[in-house]
Amino acid sequence: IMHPKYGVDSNDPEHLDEIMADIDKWGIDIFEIGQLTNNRPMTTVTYTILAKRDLLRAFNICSTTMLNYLMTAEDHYRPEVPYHNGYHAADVTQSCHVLLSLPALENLFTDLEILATIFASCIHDIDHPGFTNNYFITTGSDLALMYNDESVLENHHLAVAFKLLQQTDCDFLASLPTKSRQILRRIVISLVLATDMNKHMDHVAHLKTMVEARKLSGADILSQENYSDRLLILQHMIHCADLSNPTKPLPLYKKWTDAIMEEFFRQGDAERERELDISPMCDRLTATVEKSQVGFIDYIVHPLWDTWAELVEPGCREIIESLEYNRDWYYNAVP
Ligand SMILES: COc1ccc(/C=N/OC[C@H](O)CN2C[C@@H](C)O[C@@H](C)C2)cc1OC1CCCC1
Ligand SMILES: [Mg+2]
Ligand SMILES: [Zn+2]
Repeated sequence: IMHPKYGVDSNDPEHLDEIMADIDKWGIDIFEIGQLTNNRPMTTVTYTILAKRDLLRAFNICSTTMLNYLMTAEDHYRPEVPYHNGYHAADVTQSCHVLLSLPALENLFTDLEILATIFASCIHDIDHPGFTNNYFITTGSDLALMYNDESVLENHHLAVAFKLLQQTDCDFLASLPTKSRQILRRIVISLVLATDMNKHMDHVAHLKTMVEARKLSGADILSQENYSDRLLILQHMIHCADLSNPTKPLPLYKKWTDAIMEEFFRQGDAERERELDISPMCDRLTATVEKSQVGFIDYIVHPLWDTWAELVEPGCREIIESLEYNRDWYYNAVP
């Protein structure tokens, strides 16, 4: 069967063609892709990337099964959640796709590692309820009970994503040899667990150590055959993509900020309602949006991207410049 060019139908195919021409570029408008595909940005972006990278052919993946899985997975993102929905999943997937193509990373990863990274990205927040790990832990939720308070949401995203493979005509990995399936599953698990913000400081420290060690040994940082270093780089990559909003063109970044703040404020509303302490930045009555973004960039996003930039230099220069421009814009917007 022939499928539509990007895997989904569009109300304006010519316009979609124009936008999707930028699929390899930082700053493509994910919101516009969603509007042109009846809210299917994740399926559209992921299918296009897999097809363009020839991964469907490389692993003999049937397009129909791939699209069945992607549509079902996208249906398991919650549209009522302001930020952690299918648009964010599409954004992280497309961002990883661009980072995977950085010149410094050329010929470093196997096709299986690339497939795993794109799969991990598109499902990394699946069925996100719009509240943080901390909320589920402090409210003694079943989810926290299930995962013993450890990376509660990230474990849930993984369990849901892999469970969906058992649905009829959704197992796009059926054609992979067992060994490949096991390797892919291991990589996907470690990448989604790496998106737990609580692991942030360890990641940055671990990658810094690796970059320093490589510099000292004089070896070219990115010519390693060793699997654990390649996995470390992919973990850092998906974490960078997950926290890439402040590095995107300002109009897009501001939309992401509005979305995350509404999600945080709804959590704050629930905490106020339940007479719990309201989490930081979650109180819509006292929030300082601009100041929070400056802090987020200075303490989390910039250090993370600086470490990444050192690894892949000079491939990240424009991204860092965009981040610094945006930081100054928010700094000057502080009332
Ligand atoms: C565009 O702005 C953002 C885009 C993504 C995110 C992603 N957040 O991570 C998802 C979870 O909630 C993890 N939280 C854990 C908590 C301890 O710390 C929070 C900073 C994260 C946050 C953004 O801004 C936030 C931070 C400063 C103002 C609101
Ligand atoms: Mg997440
Ligand atoms: Zn995410």
